Amino acid sequence: NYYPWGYDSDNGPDQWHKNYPTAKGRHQSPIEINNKEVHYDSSLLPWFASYDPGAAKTILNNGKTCRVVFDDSFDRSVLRGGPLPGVFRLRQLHFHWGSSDDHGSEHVVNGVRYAGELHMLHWNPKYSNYLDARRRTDGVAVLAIFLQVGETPKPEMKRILEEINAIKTKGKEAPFPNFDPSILFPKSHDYWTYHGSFTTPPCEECVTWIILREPIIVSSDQMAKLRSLSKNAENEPDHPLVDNWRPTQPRYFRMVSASFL
Ligand SMILES: Clc1ccc(Cc2nnn[n-]2)cc1
Ligand SMILES: [Zn+2]
Repeated sequence: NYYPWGYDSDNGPDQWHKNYPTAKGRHQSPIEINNKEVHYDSSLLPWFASYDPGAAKTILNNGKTCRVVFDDSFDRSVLRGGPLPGVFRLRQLHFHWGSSDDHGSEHVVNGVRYAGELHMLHWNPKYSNYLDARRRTDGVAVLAIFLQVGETPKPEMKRILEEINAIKTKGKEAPFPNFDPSILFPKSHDYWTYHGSFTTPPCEECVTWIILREPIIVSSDQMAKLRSLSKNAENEPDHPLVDNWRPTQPRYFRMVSASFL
């Protein structure tokens, strides 16, 4: 009897491996990033995003996160440089967040959990499509940006959070035209990179992670807005969509490289 994975005690991260054995692999994400284990790599190139605002299509509540999807039918919005072997197409962005401001990110930096984490998911067009790319170790690149609660929130977050009212419950979708997600980038492009996986089932180990060192500032009200989403559909009992983050996984024999000293 099929029981969908989730983040609750009976279907959460500790159970995923029963239906998705890769979840117990040696290259899982997220991980802890600790300065003493990071290796500065002077050969790492800067990364560049060339996003077309016209590629933005819709914003959606899929019951597990708030996701914005983009037209990825050609090299329209791409990420390149950094650790990447070529251009990767932007397919969607989504968030992970907690039930309160003191946790919610997936990656943890020197013991610090942020209130949330924004993921911009890209795939390698050398493969015929996204599903094929997910089966390849160099198939996917996720640019991750930490969300930190502060007094002077980044105004560019407003657009996404204003749309939340239109997608309160699972399955709700709204048009989301003319949006260039690079406006969400922090000043510094400094990053860590390592090889890992999707942080949700099937947890394929196909992700080159590019994690920005500088968080973006959001307000506590904006985080509350994300927490006002529901994981249930409109006509079902209300369950707040919160704590959609996977705990950190063993790093095993993986190197985390830094683009900065
Ligand atoms: Cl929409 C969506 C897609 C993927 C994930 C899980 C994930 N894997 N890598 N980054 N996020 C969560 C929500
Ligand atoms: Zn994610």
